[in-house]
Amino acid sequence: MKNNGNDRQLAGPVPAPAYSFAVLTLSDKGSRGEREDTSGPYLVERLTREGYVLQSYAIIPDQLPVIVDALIALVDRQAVDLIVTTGGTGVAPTDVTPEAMLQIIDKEVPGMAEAMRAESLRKTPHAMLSRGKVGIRGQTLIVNLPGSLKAARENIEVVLPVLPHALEKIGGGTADCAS
Ligand SMILES: Nc1ncnc2c1ncn2[C@@H]1O[C@H](COP(=O)(O)OP(=O)(O)OP(=O)(O)O)[C@@H](O)[C@H]1O
Ligand SMILES: Nc1nc2c(c(=O)[nH]1)N[C@H]1C(S)=C(S)[C@@H](COP(=O)(O)O)O[C@H]1N2
Repeated sequence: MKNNGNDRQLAGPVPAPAYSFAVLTLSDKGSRGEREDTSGPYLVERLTREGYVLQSYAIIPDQLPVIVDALIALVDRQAVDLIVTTGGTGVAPTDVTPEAMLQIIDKEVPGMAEAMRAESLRKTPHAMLSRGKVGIRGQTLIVNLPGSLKAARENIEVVLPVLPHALEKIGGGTADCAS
């Protein structure tokens, strides 16, 4: 029988779907075991606390083909809802996260990336050196954050409020933008 919505009123609000997420730390030193990755585990903890369900966490080298392959695998084979990367967004020769994104995303979401930069500029002028992107491949949202723990922590807070609505829309949902 078609649900006319009354059940929903009786049962109370329907819980938000539990979106899956992956954290990918992009760091040469981290992948060689020369520096502890504190940013990746922080993001795992923060997103878990927010209600997202961890699907995978990995540290990989800051190398274009490695990043491209890892992102494609997470989207096309694991169908994760949300990928958060940390590192490799800057202006050093080894920083190639945005270039990897351009190879694999279908759409950019520039507003989310610009919002992170704008808010970060209130904390440090170095924020303008991050070239991080936010994009969509298939039905997966991919968010690039800078590498340091401080930067990862500050940037993720900027996008957390819009993630549920973004993920709902990316998945084909019809949520009202006013809600
Ligand atoms: N995953 C991480 N965990 C903790 N700190 C990090 C991490 N990634 C970067 N940092 C810190 O942020 C600073 C700037 O990041 P950046 O990616 O430029 O580091 P890097 O050491 O040059 O790169 P790589 O780790 O790829 O060798 C680093 O010097 C380091 O202190
Ligand atoms: N909010 C915030 N954004 C930040 C920072 C920060 O400390 N806080 N650090 C910046 C620095 S120092 C750099 S070099 C760029 C790029 O960092 P990445 O190369 O580690 O990705 O992010 C910037 N964004």
